[in-house]
Amino acid sequence: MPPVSKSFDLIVIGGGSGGLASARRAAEFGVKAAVVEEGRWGGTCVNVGCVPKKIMFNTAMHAEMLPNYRDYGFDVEMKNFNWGHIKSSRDAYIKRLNGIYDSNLDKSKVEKILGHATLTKDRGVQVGDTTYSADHILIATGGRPIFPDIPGAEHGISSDGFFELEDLPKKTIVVGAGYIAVELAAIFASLGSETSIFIRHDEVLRTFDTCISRTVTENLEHGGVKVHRQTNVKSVQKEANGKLTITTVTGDVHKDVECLLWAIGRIPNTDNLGLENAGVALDKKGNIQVDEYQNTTADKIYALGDVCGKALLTPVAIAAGRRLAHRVFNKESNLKLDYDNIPTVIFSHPPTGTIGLTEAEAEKKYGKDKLKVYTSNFTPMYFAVTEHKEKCLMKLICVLPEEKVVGLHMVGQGCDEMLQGFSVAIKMGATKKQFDDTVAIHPTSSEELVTMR
Ligand SMILES: Cc1cc2nc3c(=O)[nH]c(=O)nc-3n(C[C@H](O)[C@H](O)[C@H](O)COP(=O)(O)OP(=O)(O)OC[C@H]3O[C@@H](n4cnc5c(N)ncnc54)[C@H](O)[C@@H]3O)c2cc1C
Ligand SMILES: NC(=O)C1=CN([C@@H]2O[C@H](COP(=O)(O)OP(=O)(O)OC[C@H]3O[C@@H](n4cnc5c(N)ncnc54)[C@H](OP(=O)(O)O)[C@@H]3O)[C@@H](O)[C@H]2O)C=CC1
Ligand SMILES: N[C@@H](CCC(=O)N[C@@H](CSSC[C@H](NC(=O)CC[C@H](N)C(=O)O)C(=O)NCC(=O)O)C(=O)NCC(=O)O)C(=O)O
Repeated sequence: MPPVSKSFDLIVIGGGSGGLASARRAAEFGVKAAVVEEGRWGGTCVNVGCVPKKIMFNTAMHAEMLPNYRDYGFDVEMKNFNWGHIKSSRDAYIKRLNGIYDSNLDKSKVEKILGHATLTKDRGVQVGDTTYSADHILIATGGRPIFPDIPGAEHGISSDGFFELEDLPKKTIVVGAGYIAVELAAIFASLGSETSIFIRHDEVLRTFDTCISRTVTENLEHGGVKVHRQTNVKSVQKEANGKLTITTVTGDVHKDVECLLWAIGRIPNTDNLGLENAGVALDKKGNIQVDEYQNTTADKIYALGDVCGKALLTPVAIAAGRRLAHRVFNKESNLKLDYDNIPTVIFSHPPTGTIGLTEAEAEKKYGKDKLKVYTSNFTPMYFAVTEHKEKCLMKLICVLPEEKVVGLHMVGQGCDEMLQGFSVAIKMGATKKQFDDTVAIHPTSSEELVTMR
């Protein structure tokens, strides 16, 4: 190992959501901290995740609302959608954020180290020719998209490539059935690409409550996405004209595809990290193995966020990172993130919000006879005068006898913004009666949640 050039109290590997949040919080406690980043400040969320995705979600929402303007009396004429326009404003916004994150590190007095970090024997962190040392090391290296092992897979793109597209493809196939497949397929279709989604089973989001899987799959179809069920890709061929021919396992051939997007999951960034040098073990799935306090198998080396493979969400990485800083550097020795009841939104069209147990999970845990399930299915008032109608579906799962609310699942306009407040109540252990004791706000969609019978 080259001689140690500089020592810190804390070195964080990875300047994404979890790493930045942890380093900056630690610095607030007077800790001498550094962050090593090999790409752009902000990590997945800021550069190729939540932030640019939300801008594209908003863009698609505008596209979907345009036809309703006439029903509201506005004489608007739809002409063109300019993908290049939104891409360049989006890129500029993200560049601005990269700069803000960079200067936030300076303001917090966190040292910035650019390059690829590897752990050495003797607890060093090597970046290029320089080796640093630290009493505490945090690994927050995130993950990256998976490509399948089939001929021609490299002709497809991942969600990273989605954000590089210079034009809206005329014909798109999205493969996958999770968050990213659902969100990006709906964006493509709303903006006018002829879009198909290939799923291995019959519904998307299979691990969610059945009301969500069913409704989101139906909504994709209503939104113009062609859902190909029980479909697996066998091979991909790039033609002389640059377009793709995709052959499925059952022999179906799809020609003239301009964009094939793989959204079949992500893997943790654990390779070329020198984990073996430091005694940091992986779990059976290849994620970094941590206990409930984010301790790895090596003393004073921690890991959190996507690289641990549990609840791959920005607020989870941030929350775990901040709690870790409080525990290690501010003597809050029992502080840890509670991974139960994490609310999450899928930015489908319309959006989906969910927290807690699915009905199937609740049945398994408590027994069917101990549950009371409430549902509501209505047309939000936004659609009162529009030709296009869209439903909102809500489900509350309660455990008898006091009817504690253990699951809330909803799909519909505004559900993304509705969920956070109700999550507070559920996290506090609220009962259905306490929901009902709260006076409704009328006319809103959220009032349904306190008036269900
Ligand atoms: C398309 C998409 C949309 C998403 N939308 C949402 C959403 O709406 N809401 C939500 O909550 N979550 C969303 N997510 C998930 C969210 O982005 C991640 O959960 C979050 O970014 C994880 O944070 P992290 O700190 O664990 O890792 P990351 O943010 O991935 O940061 C890891 C950083 O480590 C760096 N790195 C890796 N290895 C090294 C090394 N050896 N040396 C130096 N640097 C290294 C990487 O360059 C990267 O910057 C989305 C993800 C994707 C892909
Ligand atoms: N709004 C948000 O908060 C967002 C969060 N994220 C986070 O990022 C994570 C990763 O997202 P994503 O990449 O969508 O991964 P997910 O794990 O959510 O979904 C991938 C899905 O693709 C299907 N799949 C797996 N392998 C194959 C295959 N070989 N061929 C076809 N389909 C396959 C599986 O569904 P099946 O078994 O049914 O086939 C699987 O569930 C998410 O889990 C989420 O935590 C990402 C985007 C948005
Ligand atoms: N909820 C608001 C988000 C507003 C927001 O936080 N915007 C960010 C871009 S999302 S940037 C992506 C993400 N940020 C967040 O998730 C926001 C965190 C929340 N505000 C908190 O402090 O807990 C992240 O990776 N954070 C790591 C970290 O901050 O340490 C921004 O402008 N930041 C510039 C600034 O703050 O000056 C919205 O959706 O409009």
